[in-house]
Amino acid sequence: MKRICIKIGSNVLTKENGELNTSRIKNLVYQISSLRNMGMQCILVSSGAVAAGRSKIKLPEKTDTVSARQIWSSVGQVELLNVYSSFLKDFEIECAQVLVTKQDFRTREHYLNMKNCLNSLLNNGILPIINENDAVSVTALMFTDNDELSGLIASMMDVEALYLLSNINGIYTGNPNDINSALLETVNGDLNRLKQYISTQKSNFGRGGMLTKCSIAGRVAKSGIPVHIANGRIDNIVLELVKSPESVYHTSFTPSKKASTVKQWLAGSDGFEKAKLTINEGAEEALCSHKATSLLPIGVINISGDFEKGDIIKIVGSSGKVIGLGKTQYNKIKAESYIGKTGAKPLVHYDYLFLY
Ligand SMILES: Nc1ncnc2c1ncn2[C@@H]1O[C@H](COP(=O)(O)OP(=O)(O)O)[C@@H](O)[C@H]1O
Ligand SMILES: N[C@@H](CCC(=O)OP(=O)(O)O)C(=O)O
Repeated sequence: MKRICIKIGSNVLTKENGELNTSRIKNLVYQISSLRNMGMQCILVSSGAVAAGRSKIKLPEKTDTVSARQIWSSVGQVELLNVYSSFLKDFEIECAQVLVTKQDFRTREHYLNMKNCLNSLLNNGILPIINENDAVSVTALMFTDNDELSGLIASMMDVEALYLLSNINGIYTGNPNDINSALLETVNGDLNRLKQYISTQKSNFGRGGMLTKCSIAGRVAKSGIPVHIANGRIDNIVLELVKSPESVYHTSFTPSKKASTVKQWLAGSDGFEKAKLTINEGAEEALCSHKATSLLPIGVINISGDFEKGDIIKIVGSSGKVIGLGKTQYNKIKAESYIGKTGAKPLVHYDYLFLY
């Protein structure tokens, strides 16, 4: 069965005054129902809880920002899911609320539990509606935004495509309001070229901005999943993108060869590393070549931080450039005893290595 993930931003789901835009949610639900009738499994990552709560609960001015976000998200999430489930009832679709934190992606065991939960829901015809658990995730524990969350979900669930629905047609080659800016139809891996186009300007209720959307889309595409950024304010946009993408304004990120599920998990593990390993030029050249190469301890020149067998480490080149993430085959003490020596087994096997 074809499986897709749709992420919808706060700005698509809310009106100018911050209230939920129920007619837009109704249309999204219609699209999901139609996609399911076409034989597709859908996973929805929906923002909008904070905006919905803010429009409902007026807080005293002295309320600190963390508490305000906690109150608004927990109140707004109820409202959000109520609206979804009432529209879904018309199509006889059950939905499930899945609230996650960044910590849930930290260990492979926990990651697999989450994956099992989503697979079980999908296999029973239930629509998972995922959001960050904003009530308990604060500062360092937060996702950059729900684009990051949807990227991790897309990789974890090995979807056929990820649709990021925002309040704009896609990525423009400059300020989107400038008539000289053109819409980029495809992005083929060169993310640095994109960065020059994107301003830090954000939409009213959004969190991350277009820059994070782009780097996440790039990373997901690198792991083998096509990503489409499109305008969620246009009715039936996902249906159109599925049926005839060439007729709809949007930006597509071309996928690289599909990575294994372990590599996809590693691709989303930035920030979870226990240590940083600096490698020499020869090792960097070997890892970045087209050949499948494991990291041998002889190529390591420095280890900062401590790690046990099975932990995630970040690999950097001698110039400081981040090369990738890997899962270690032995602990730091053993790794240090092998530095500079030949004949040791790989510290990170190629199958457990994700290269940027
Ligand atoms: N080059 C660009 N192309 C498209 N949008 C851009 C660009 N630079 C900045 N943006 C801004 O990014 C916004 C969308 O990002 P964001 O606010 O994170 O949306 P969402 O809430 O849907 O995640 C657009 O409304 C636009 O103002
Ligand atoms: N989890 C938050 C959304 C945070 C977020 O990333 O928002 P957006 O940039 O609009 O996708 C909420 O439900 O309000």
